[in-house]
Amino acid sequence: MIYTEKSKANLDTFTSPVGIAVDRFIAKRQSEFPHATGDLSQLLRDIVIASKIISREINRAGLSGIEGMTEDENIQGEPQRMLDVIAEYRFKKALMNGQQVCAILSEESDDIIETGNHDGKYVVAIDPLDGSSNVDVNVSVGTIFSIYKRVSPQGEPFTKEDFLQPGTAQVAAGYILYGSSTMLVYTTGCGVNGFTYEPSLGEYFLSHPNITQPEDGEYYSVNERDKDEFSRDVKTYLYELKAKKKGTRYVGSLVCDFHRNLLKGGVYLYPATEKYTKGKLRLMYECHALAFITEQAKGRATNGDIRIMDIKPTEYHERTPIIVGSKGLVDEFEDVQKLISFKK
Ligand SMILES: O=P(O)(O)OC[C@H]1O[C@](O)(COP(=O)(O)O)[C@@H](O)[C@@H]1O
Ligand SMILES: [Mg+2]
Ligand SMILES: [Mg+2]
Repeated sequence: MIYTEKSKANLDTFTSPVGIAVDRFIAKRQSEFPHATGDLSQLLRDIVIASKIISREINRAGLSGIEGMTEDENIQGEPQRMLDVIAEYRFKKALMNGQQVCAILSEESDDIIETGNHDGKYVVAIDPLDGSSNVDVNVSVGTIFSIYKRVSPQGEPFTKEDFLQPGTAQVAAGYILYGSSTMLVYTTGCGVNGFTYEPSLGEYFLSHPNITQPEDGEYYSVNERDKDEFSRDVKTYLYELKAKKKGTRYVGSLVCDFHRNLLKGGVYLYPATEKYTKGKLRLMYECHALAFITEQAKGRATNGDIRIMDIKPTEYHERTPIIVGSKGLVDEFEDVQKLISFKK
């Protein structure tokens, strides 16, 4: 067991020492809930298994020729990359074999994927490969997932209502970052923990216990390509951030930008633009999950009007504007809005 100064100091604040394997961590957390059945734990393990395979595929993508495009487009009209399809296939297989999930909503499939497990208690919404435009250039990419308890009776086919639930109904959410190291970060509503993958041992170990997002940060992440199209609120807010000498960091992989801001402080924005009148990012398999994580880490997430977690979707692949990150920086956006509406 590796005890750093930090973990020695915080020994009494968290129940699991740095370095505990993710399987043990999941089991320990489950044991803290006397009525837990183990189904959610098993589902989390299924996601962990698939992510290990994808991490290997991504690491050697340049050698195995699985970089590059397919001839297909997804429902968003975006060209599908080989790795988008492979990542979806791996998660689908793992969740089907795991038998905890009755249906899957994926960015890469127009319709809901039925797993055939009618007894499955959960549904999963997943962005199998986030930031896929960065795969070919060896920049970090990710996977984002949200887990909901179904509202329809077990034993029967899933219903639309099983998916169209507000973010507050999530039982767990997380992401995997395939970067200089592969990391899993997730929450089940009791704080946020990060695990680093050790490929030679084939295991994730707790490396970032009880993540808390700093109240403020030095960076903001936004694609300024469309800045002339942003609303007055957003333009004024960006002007304020620049005036305060905040720097920009924009990788173009949401998981990557989000992760940096989660650990170091900062804010990520994808506002509405002329092309994306409702923002580009998808509510159910990008924004709900990251909003749950950021709130559990004391950050905030809004669509500019309401809390992302309170939005109840009406469509599977619906988009939303998003401003997510350090509490102080999101509060500042709302202060700008109040000022503008006051001046009107
Ligand atoms: O190129 P843009 O318009 O800035 O968009 C980049 C954003 O789009 C995304 O790539 C969308 O996600 P996918 O790659 O999963 O489609 C985000 O990861 C990223 O933050
Ligand atoms: Mg994405
Ligand atoms: Mg994607």
